[in-house]
Amino acid sequence: METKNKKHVAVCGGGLVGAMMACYLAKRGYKVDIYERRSDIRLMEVVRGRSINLALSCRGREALRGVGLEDEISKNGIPMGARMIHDLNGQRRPIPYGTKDQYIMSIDRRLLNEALLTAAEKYPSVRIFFSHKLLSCDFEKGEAEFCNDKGDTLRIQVDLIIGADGAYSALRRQMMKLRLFDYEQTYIPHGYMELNIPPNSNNEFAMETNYLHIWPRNEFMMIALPNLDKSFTTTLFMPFEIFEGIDTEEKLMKFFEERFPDAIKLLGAEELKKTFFTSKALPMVSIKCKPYHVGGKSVIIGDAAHSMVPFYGQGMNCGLEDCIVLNEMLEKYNDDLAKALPEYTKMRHPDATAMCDLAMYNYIEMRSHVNSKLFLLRKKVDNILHMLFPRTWVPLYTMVAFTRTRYHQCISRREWQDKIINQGITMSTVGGGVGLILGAYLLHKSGGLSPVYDFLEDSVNKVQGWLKL
Ligand SMILES: Cc1cc2nc3c(=O)[nH]c(=O)nc-3n(C[C@H](O)[C@H](O)[C@H](O)COP(=O)(O)OP(=O)(O)OC[C@H]3O[C@@H](n4cnc5c(N)ncnc54)[C@H](O)[C@@H]3O)c2cc1C
Ligand SMILES: Cc1cnn(-c2ccc(OCc3ccccc3)c(C(=O)O)c2)c1-c1ccc(Cl)c(F)c1
Repeated sequence: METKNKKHVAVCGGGLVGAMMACYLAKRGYKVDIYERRSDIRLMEVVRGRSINLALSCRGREALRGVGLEDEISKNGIPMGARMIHDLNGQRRPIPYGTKDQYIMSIDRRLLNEALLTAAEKYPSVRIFFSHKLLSCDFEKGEAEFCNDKGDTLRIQVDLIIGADGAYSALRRQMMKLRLFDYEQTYIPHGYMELNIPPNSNNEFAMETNYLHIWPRNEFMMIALPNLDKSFTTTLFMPFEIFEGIDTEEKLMKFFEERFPDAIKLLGAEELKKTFFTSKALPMVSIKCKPYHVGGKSVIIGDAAHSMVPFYGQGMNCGLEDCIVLNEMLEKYNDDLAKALPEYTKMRHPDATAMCDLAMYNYIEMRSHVNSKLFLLRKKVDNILHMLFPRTWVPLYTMVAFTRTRYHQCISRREWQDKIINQGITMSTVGGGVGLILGAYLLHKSGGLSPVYDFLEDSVNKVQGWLKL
């Protein structure tokens, strides 16, 4: 593609979204210079960072497809066709995501980032400047200033400055100086820590492979995603104050024996102790801002524009989908940035903020209401209703992870579904008054809630059996 009449773009940030956007722009014939603060991760022994693996779903896969990378990335991904719910007594229950072609993929973050950088670099019009950190920019002049690892500064002038520099974006900080720029951020009281479930003594996966393993314990949650080396990257989410309160090995073991007894053997007690006391629980922040653009001169994408808590596994998928949408706007307005960028904000802001809200909603929902029994029940009811009314009842997670339904439309459908459920519950409450009295009787007789759940779950299982779910 000729680059003579095309734009010269600086992409700040060579992470997942910046490298992906560089591919889309190079495909359009743009001259693209990526400025990445870190050194080339492809040359590094160890890459420190956030999650080691990530769940890739439909939106991210479609972005990869758009630059011809889906097959290459998918062949190194591990499909997860169901959640595997671990309950307190160590029982594991699978709940399929849907049909056999509805699966999310566990992808190695470093592998994905390296593949995207290498793909971008293959375009003759792309250059990557590693160890170059964005310091400031002048939106009017289209100028940006970087410093390299020797402390030298570099000033450039381009047609477009794209900020793909993550949740703590320097480019967004520059935008925050401008009038009419809205910004909000929320740190949640939970932190996360990554643990590791190694292969078993036969060098096989220690748990069922093609599953997203979830230990829902209300305010404590843990998940595990499989890796190609037959380990599972396991993420423990819990309040910082609980992390800080576990300051001895005895307290750590007591905590796991009470909350995640089946995980002790999988993690290995000694390895668990070693990792727990040599790692730091990391923060999670939700960031929303508007607009994403400055005139026809600059735009922010990915976590720089919308950072979300990771309780829906959509942050990267959303950022990669940003690249599809921005590319569509450039196509629609024939690369007229003064038109394409404002339209990008108009199109993308409602969806990205909806996903931030949904991720936060899910965090609050799971933290307060969701233990393994309720997780199972809700997902089974979802699957039964979808089986019965496939076109009207699409589980929210299905819409988010397995379709490109605009995120804000997923939310409006959820509200409609909640209304239906609540009306259903209201109606059945009239008839179900008897059920309540029966439930209270069961409670009284058994002294516990579980018979009611078991009764509910048995009924749901029976319906599932009839529907061959
Ligand atoms: C625990 C956890 C689990 C997650 N799990 C999932 C998941 O399962 N699925 C999912 O879709 N998402 C997940 N996410 C979210 C996902 O990690 C992010 O949404 C994604 O990494 C955003 O990509 P990005 O390129 O916008 O930002 P980043 O990945 O943060 O990349 C930003 C890049 O910019 C560079 N940079 C920063 N500042 C500068 C500067 N001043 N100048 C130049 N370069 C700079 C950085 O070095 C980095 O390379 C998870 C996040 C966390 C924390
Ligand atoms: C990494 C990743 C990829 N997808 N998901 C995910 C998220 C939410 C889900 O359900 C919402 C819900 C469950 C139960 C009740 C209400 C809503 C489901 C599901 O349905 O399987 C899967 C995660 C994830 C990330 C962090 C935690 Cl803590 C977690 F549990 C899972």
